[in-house]
Amino acid sequence: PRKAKGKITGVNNKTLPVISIYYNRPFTCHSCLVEDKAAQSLLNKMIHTSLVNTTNQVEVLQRDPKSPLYSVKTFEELRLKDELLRGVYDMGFNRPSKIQENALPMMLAEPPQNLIAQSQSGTGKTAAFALAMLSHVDPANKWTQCLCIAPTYELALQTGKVIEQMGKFYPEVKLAYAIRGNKLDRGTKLQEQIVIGTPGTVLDWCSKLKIIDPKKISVFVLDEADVMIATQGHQDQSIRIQRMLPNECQMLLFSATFEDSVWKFAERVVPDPNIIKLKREEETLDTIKQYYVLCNDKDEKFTALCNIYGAITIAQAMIFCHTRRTAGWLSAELTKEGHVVALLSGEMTVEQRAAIIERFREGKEKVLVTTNVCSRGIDVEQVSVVINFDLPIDKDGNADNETYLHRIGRTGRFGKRGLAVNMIDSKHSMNILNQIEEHFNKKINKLDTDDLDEIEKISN
Ligand SMILES: Nc1ncnc2c1ncn2[C@@H]1O[C@H](COP(=O)(O)OP(=O)(O)OP(=O)(O)O)[C@@H](O)[C@H]1O
Repeated sequence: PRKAKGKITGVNNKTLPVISIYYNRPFTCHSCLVEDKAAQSLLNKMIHTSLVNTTNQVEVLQRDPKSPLYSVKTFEELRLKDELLRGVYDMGFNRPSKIQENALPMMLAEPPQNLIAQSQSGTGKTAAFALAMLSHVDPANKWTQCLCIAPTYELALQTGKVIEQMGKFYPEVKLAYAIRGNKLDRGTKLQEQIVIGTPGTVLDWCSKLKIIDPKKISVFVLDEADVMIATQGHQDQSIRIQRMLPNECQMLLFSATFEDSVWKFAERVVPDPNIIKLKREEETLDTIKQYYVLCNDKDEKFTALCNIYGAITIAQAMIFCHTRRTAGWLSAELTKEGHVVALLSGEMTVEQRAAIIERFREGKEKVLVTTNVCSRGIDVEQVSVVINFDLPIDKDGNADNETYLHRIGRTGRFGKRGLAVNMIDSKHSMNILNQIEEHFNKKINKLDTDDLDEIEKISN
């Protein structure tokens, strides 16, 4: 890793250098390596500078179904400490997000309730548990009372920043980072009321080094459970930490996704939980017009692309390539043609990617050329056209339907009609296209890109 500017306050007011987030390896989709999952999650956090707009329904499963369902529409209703309410408003939050409406009353209830919450990135989970921890702390007590674990150093820093921001007007509450590089002597008695860190270091601080007394923890938060379980070691460490906590400690677990493995892990860590799930919006292809273009090679695909651009007005387009090399080549060719192009590619740092996505979102570039893996989490409303310069395939070379839906699903949002064009240059890619048609039970029509009238028609 390379060093970046900036300092964070560590324990006992020592400062820690902030190591920049740097990944040498490219993202590689879902079959991805653990670091890629964490990096993707970090990228999502960095690009979600505001709440994700969601119309999804929240599903609440209460531990005690007889107790009345309590949800809030304002932060005032939560009767937060003034210092915290000021922090919330200072962050620009006017009202609780969907997940916060239900999760916050549960998390702040007396007696404390355990919670498992699942909702996609950017829906306000981090802000919710940050507020819960800050609310539960007794600043007069100079020992650690709330413990939060995150899967990586960078994710821990990111969450810590939210807690620091929210607690800005509550300076009596102090935060320490239990992350690599923050070395403390055995037996040091930590005074910070909140500790955020990675499982290994937190475990050391609780057991070997006796820096935190786990028996005095009243809130335990496990963030990004889906990323956490990707590493067996982290899973075991998390469970070992949880076992040291007192029975009455409130356990909170958050995850963006909820496949079986996450659920099994969650059940081991959180006894008698309330459960909140934000149902995923069903993405459909109904509002998207899909076409394919037959070409012989990549140069012909490029010509077809230029013809489409020449014939229709495109607000913003995303173009997907299979490899970084093709993406690089294509963006250079498009630039030669006078297009203002952004290239999102696997060898960039997470910060660089976040900056490019932000510029694209602001409309500074009209075309974004990217490989698959960089694009998850990007949610740009004004994208009207998606071009699959290469069709998405899985590691076995078959159609990757989920990725296809993800890619083109972003064009037809909010009832607007979107356009998706697939470039076919071989028998194999035709075969992939047929698999996609079959999977979604939807015919994809052929488009003749030499016929400008025909292209104009599809954009109407
Ligand atoms: N009630 C709110 N009103 C306005 N903005 C909010 C609110 N809650 C959170 N946000 C903002 O929305 C963005 C996403 O929130 P947050 O990071 O808490 O979501 P998340 O579900 O934890 O997502 P991720 O898993 O990506 O971290 C942040 O920029 C946060 O500041």
